[in-house]
Amino acid sequence: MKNLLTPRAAGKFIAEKSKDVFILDEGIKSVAEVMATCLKSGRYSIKSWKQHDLNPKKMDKAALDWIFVADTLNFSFWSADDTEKYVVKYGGKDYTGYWSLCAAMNRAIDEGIPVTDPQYYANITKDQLAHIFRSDSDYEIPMFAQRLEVLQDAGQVLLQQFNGNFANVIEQCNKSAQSLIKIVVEHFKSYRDETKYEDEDVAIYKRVQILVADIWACFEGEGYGEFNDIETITMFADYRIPQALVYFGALKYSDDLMEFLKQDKMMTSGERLEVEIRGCSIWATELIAEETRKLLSDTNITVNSILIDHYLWDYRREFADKMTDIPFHKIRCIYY
Ligand SMILES: Nc1nc2c(c(CN[C@H]3C=C[C@H](O)[C@@H]3O)cn2[C@@H]2O[C@H](COP(=O)(O)O)[C@@H](O)[C@H]2O)c(=O)[nH]1
Repeated sequence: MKNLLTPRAAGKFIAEKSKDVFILDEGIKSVAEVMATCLKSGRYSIKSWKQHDLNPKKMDKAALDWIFVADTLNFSFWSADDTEKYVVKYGGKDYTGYWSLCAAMNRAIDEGIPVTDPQYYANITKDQLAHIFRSDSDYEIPMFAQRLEVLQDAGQVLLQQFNGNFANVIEQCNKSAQSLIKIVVEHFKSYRDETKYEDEDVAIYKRVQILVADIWACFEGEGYGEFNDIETITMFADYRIPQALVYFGALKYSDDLMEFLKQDKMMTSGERLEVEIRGCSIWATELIAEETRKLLSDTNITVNSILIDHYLWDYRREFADKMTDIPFHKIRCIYY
């Protein structure tokens, strides 16, 4: 078995050697202060996950099945031009980005389409998925073909190896988040978000970690969501959190990198600049979590990278207009 650095160790390793992305202590401290205030006020907690309009509200098997499908497809929603976005109307609202995926899923469920049943999606046809993802704008969901492929594969693996039930995958992990990660990446190849940096094999594991985190948050650390090592989950290295970390001054890009990003050019999966952005985001969030724990050391408030990530992601969504001068790196891949 190759020596694969797990996300936290990978983040530290990349941050130590990074040439174009830098972690700034001042920024780490200021994000930690924001987080400590926010967590102390109770404005943000494990319960925040279910408060999102489109996320499941009940802690039941249907929610678990919904999360597995959502996180299997949870990648690459960005559009090159803000005026060319895939949009799904649901409940009288227009949803874009990640939320457009959730809106399309909920719209299908309301239409009686069993989109979260592996018996259905293991053999879902191109036309059936095209109907589910039909757009309410002039633009289609990005990477449709890849979504069809990863969804069918996930369904077939569940049927063949887990008796058609994701709860059986949870069963096998004995309440260990790290075991669940290993089982998922071993059996569901679309979750194998691994790459190389300075000749080391590094795991970033964005989607498998957000899968664990969404289950933990939805079930509030109980039942299917009970993990005795949840604090070992890192932030989810997508293309939005780096923007927020730069905005808060926790990350800084070199002039060359900033120049590259402002030219709106595509990056390729695995290239050094991409891995430095993702790895430094992981490590910066670990440092923020450590600093936040110090600030809350006289309380018993749960602090982990999941809650920091969710807060930053929601913040970036809410205040996107504040971050328009901070470009996000553009890649088309199935990992984030
Ligand atoms: N790091 C991180 N990345 C996240 C999420 C989520 C959704 N989680 C929500 C559900 C409950 C939580 O409270 C969150 O509100 C999606 N993504 C990623 O973002 C990108 C889409 O962004 P945009 O184009 O703006 O929609 C894409 O790569 C997608 O994979 C997260 O939480 N953390």
